[in-house]
Amino acid sequence: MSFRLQPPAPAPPHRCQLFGPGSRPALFEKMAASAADVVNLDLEDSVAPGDKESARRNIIQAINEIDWGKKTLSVRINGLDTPYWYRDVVDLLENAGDRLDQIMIPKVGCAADVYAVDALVTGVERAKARRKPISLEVIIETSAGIAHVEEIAASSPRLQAMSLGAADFAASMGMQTTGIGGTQENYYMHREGQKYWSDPWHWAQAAIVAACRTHGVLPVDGPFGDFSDDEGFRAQALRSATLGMVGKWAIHPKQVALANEVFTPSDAAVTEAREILAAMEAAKAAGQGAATYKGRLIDIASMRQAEVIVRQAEIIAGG
Ligand SMILES: C[C@@H](C(=O)SCCNC(=O)CCNC(=O)[C@H](O)C(C)(C)COP(=O)(O)OP(=O)(O)OC[C@H]1O[C@@H](n2cnc3c(N)ncnc32)[C@H](O)[C@@H]1OP(=O)(O)O)[C@H](O)C(=O)O
Ligand SMILES: [Mg+2]
Repeated sequence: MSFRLQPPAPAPPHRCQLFGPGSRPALFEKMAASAADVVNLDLEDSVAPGDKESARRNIIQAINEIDWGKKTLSVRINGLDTPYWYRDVVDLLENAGDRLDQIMIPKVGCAADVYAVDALVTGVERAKARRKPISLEVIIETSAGIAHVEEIAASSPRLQAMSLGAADFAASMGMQTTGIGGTQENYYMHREGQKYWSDPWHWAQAAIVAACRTHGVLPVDGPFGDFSDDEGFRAQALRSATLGMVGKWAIHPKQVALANEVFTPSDAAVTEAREILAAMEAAKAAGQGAATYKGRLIDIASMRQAEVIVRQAEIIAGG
């Protein structure tokens, strides 16, 4: 272990972030009643330019009037390259009550982007004497974002989560696809007449997980566009969970249960993790740092792995 310890990530459950356009207020009550841990009301790309102001008003009213239960309530503002973003922040913080938890910044390209929003948030919070500090989440969805992913993860103590936005990421990278996440037809290896599909999102996800885990931020997998493809969603989510991500977006309500299922450790996984911890406690009491569990090696590192799963289960049970 480095002398410089990695800070733990924040603890609220974060298995699923359900998105809905700010211009469709009829969806808000349904989002509040869903089983998603996080709700993202959108002012950015799902809202047409002519609807930006009314969407802002819809969202402020909904934050103040709807019972959001225990959900983390987040609003995605417009990008810093637009004329909308500063008014998004100011209007939200001046008019929405303390129920608002988080602001999501899209298309973050460098730490200074987060600094700018942090400074504006801090100014309005002080001016309005807001009691609850707003946290931030960012989307990595540009070539600049992934190139500067570590400085972004380290950019602000307000930063709580970081997502991969597959669609804008693909566009920014010049990738030949219109798919939003999942298997891409042309991304395969070829051997002896067979195609073996690979995962073009893997390296970006791994970079996000490493940056997030270094700086105590939650790594989250973004959207899977084909909401008719449950197995495709599940496979993508399982890969993300295996890599260390804590949750995934849902862009349709039918994806919520899928995400919750994948990012909740199964009873069998939790039981095995507890058995590994117990077996290692017994080994340590006998003066050994390594032991055998179900015919395989376990050692002190296995305890750390098992603790990850037990901790995830505890966070979800406590949420
Ligand atoms: C890709 C980049 C992104 O920005 S992704 C995030 C932004 N996008 C969104 O927020 C879109 C969210 N989803 C929707 O707007 C809709 O779900 C839809 C347009 C995809 C489909 O809507 P539709 O009404 O046609 O869907 P139905 O199947 O008819 O709905 C069934 C039922 O569910 C209710 N519903 C629909 N959507 C939602 C929702 N988001 N939340 C809650 N409930 C919802 C709907 O009203 C129906 O209800 P019922 O009538 O049965 O009562 C990213 O940045 C990147 O770059 O990658
Ligand atoms: Mg996007």
